[in-house]
Amino acid sequence: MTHVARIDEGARTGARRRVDALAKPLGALGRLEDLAVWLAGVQGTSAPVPPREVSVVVFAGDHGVTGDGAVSAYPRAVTAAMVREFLRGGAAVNVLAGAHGARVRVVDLGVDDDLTDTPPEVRRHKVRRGSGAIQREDALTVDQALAGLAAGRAIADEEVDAGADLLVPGDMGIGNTTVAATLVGTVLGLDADQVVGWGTGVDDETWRHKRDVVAAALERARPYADDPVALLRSVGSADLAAGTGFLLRSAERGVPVLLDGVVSGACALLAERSAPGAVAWWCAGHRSTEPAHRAALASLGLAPLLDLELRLGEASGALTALPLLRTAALLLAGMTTLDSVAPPVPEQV
Ligand SMILES: O=C(O)c1ccc[n+]([C@@H]2O[C@H](COP(=O)([O-])O)[C@@H](O)[C@H]2O)c1
Ligand SMILES: Cc1cc2nc[nH]c2cc1C
Repeated sequence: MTHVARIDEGARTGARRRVDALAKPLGALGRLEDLAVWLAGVQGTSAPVPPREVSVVVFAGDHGVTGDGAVSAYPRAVTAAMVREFLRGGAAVNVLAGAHGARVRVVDLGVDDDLTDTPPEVRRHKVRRGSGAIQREDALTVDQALAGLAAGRAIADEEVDAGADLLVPGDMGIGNTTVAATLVGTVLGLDADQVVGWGTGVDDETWRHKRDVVAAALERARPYADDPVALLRSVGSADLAAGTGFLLRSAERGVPVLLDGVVSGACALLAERSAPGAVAWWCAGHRSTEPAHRAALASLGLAPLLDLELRLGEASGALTALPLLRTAALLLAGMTTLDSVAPPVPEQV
């Protein structure tokens, strides 16, 4: 059972009042105004501060769905190679985190490589190597799905206990857009054509195969549409289970999250289904080119901050949006009020 923390409605009301009183026409800062009010609600103060301790967690795993004919433009071995690169510091997530003052943690939940050359910390939460081929078999056992969820919760706790005031989930895993599309399609009752995208940039023939794979996986998953744990077992993966647990724990601990692309969108959909109201703690950093991401955000009622046609994952969209969140807080804190600079607006006749 997840007990979702309450958003501070008083803080939201106070922030909205302050936003409306600032030295600008009413509503002129557009969605930055809503963002400042959201921050107030999740920080529990009508005077929110820019998030300072931003913790990015990249959940990594491989997917058995890549085994029977390509569903991705890249081979499975890229997952482990990118995990090593995240640790070396040359990936997009490293550059963006460095630019915007965020800490990056990489966690292997299911990479198909023992990664024994990486620090034990990276492998501490490993559930298994790879996952089942979801078009014909379960991705995980129930115990593995539960272990992934528990790992995500534990990781959120570790980050929050270390002082994080904003959590950012990222993902790395060749084939994971096939899994995310299947989860979103199942939960929302959509067909494969409506959720399958181009992922890393597949060609048309690979797209058609990917669509058939998702259609078969959707068939297997339909009976579990209302059961997030069974969904993760049948068509999920350990890394997506961990992403889901991470989001559930954020809502329990009352710590805000800046979501990234289609994988964190799929996890958010599952987490919201298992803990209605949790979505109040999450902000959509961006919308990727994946149709399943669009569908997930629409269903969650989340308007993305950015729509830059990104399709990288690894928290890159969320981190690109991070300065907007800080900007919103700075405007609210730093601007003076209209009544201090101008006489009261005359009554309209
Ligand atoms: O974030 C997204 O929406 C997104 C869209 C397309 C691709 N990706 C990334 O690319 C990988 C999955 O793509 P694919 O084609 O192998 O399923 C995985 O590592 C994701 O992080 C991510
Ligand atoms: C190179 C590469 C980097 C990535 N980062 C996240 N997903 C990725 C997929 C590929 C293929």
